[in-house]
Amino acid sequence: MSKQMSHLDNIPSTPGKFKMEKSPFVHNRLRWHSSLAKLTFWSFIFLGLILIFFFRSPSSNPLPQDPSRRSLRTYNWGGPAWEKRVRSSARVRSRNGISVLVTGAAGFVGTHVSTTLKRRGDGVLGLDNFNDYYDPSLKRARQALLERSGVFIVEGDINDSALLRKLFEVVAFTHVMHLAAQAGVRYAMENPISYVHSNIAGLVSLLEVCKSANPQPAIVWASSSSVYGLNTKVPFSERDRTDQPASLYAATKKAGEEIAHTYNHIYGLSLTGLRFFTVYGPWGRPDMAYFFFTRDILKGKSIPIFEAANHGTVARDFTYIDDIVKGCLAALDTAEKSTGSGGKKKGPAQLRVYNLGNTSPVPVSDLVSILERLLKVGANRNIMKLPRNGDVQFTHANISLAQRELGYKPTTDLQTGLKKFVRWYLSYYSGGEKAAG
Ligand SMILES: O=C(O)[C@H]1O[C@H](OP(=O)(O)OP(=O)(O)OC[C@H]2O[C@@H](n3ccc(=O)[nH]c3=O)[C@H](O)[C@@H]2O)[C@H](O)[C@@H](O)[C@H]1O
Repeated sequence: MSKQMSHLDNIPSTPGKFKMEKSPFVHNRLRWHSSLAKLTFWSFIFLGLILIFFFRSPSSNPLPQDPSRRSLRTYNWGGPAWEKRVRSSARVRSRNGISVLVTGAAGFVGTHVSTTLKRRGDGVLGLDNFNDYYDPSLKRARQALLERSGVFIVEGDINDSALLRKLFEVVAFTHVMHLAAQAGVRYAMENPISYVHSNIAGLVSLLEVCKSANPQPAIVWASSSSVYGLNTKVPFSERDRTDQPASLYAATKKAGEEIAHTYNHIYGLSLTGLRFFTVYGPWGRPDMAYFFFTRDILKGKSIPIFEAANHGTVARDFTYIDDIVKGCLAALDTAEKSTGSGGKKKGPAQLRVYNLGNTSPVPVSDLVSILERLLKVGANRNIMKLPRNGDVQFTHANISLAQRELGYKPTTDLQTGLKKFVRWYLSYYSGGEKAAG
């Protein structure tokens, strides 16, 4: 028996029990009771610590079924200092300004939209899970850029409802610019679940919180030109059929449009979907062709250029980021208020979908020629048959609806836009150490 044990055993719990200690049986019982009391005491302490941990720092459990690409991460958020940063970032600094929650703020479009909103005096709070679909250091660099312009990015997942609810508790957002998504057409065959997780479950999680918020925000979100799928009628108009998606990515974006209809119908949420057409520009996504073509041309690596059957041209309606940003801001500015409150619809609300394209498709081989001229390096072209992995042969936006209702008017052609991209690319990667993806 240890010294400590005998000492503890001799301490009476109540004065009345002390006398009975002489019987060995009673002595043993007392020891047993004492051990039990200690065990109970420490169990309570342990349980208490667990509870404190959970209540003080709520965290998400992102991507439980998606360990192949992303690490299972938890995000710490909450606390007075954190709330202060959230409030300050979302504070409106101009007359008639809006307060916007931008999801996917460390993404390509998210970064550009956030800085532009902030510059004109709107309140902007970012949300991003910094996943590693592509080089997270690029996302961190965008985050640093945003911080310099006064935009705080909360680290967290759109599937974390507790976090979303907390954000709406701290700030009465007037608008949500929902850009967080699993992008990329071809990657959907590698990691299909990540598309369902972000583009469907994540969207529903966000809309659930928005519908219960009081006031409900108006939501503008990123759909995709890929919803036109196998549609052959050009240019693509919002009235054309979108029930033949060619990739799971497209199918999840199309599902998003239907989900938007539901939340508009049941809860009176004001919802605007923007069908982006192959957006490119500085701070872009390294998984996109113009970006990795640039990298590989500079490295002297061969680049796969897809062509359709019978040497058919593959073309895209490449749209420059600044034009897209103007479209996003116009959508926010023309969005009507949601009509519901606290989860109840009070009347019909706005539901819109717009094409945001450039309206001048360019063959992928021409894109490569422009890059060759700008980089002053010849490309090592590897012409390949368009793989059956979700790519469509061409895209071409009819933008008359966006023109009419949003005043949307793209002004940057591919040559001019790529020039700006290449200038950014060379300066960003000039250190060499950051060689993309
Ligand atoms: O508008 C959209 O909604 C989508 O736009 C973008 O998809 P895409 O238009 O497919 O862009 P991107 O991959 O850059 O391929 C460009 C072209 O290069 C061709 N391409 C591609 C790869 C390759 O190795 N070779 C090739 O020729 C390829 O066949 C294509 O013709 C976004 O990634 C997507 O997230 C979504 O937002």
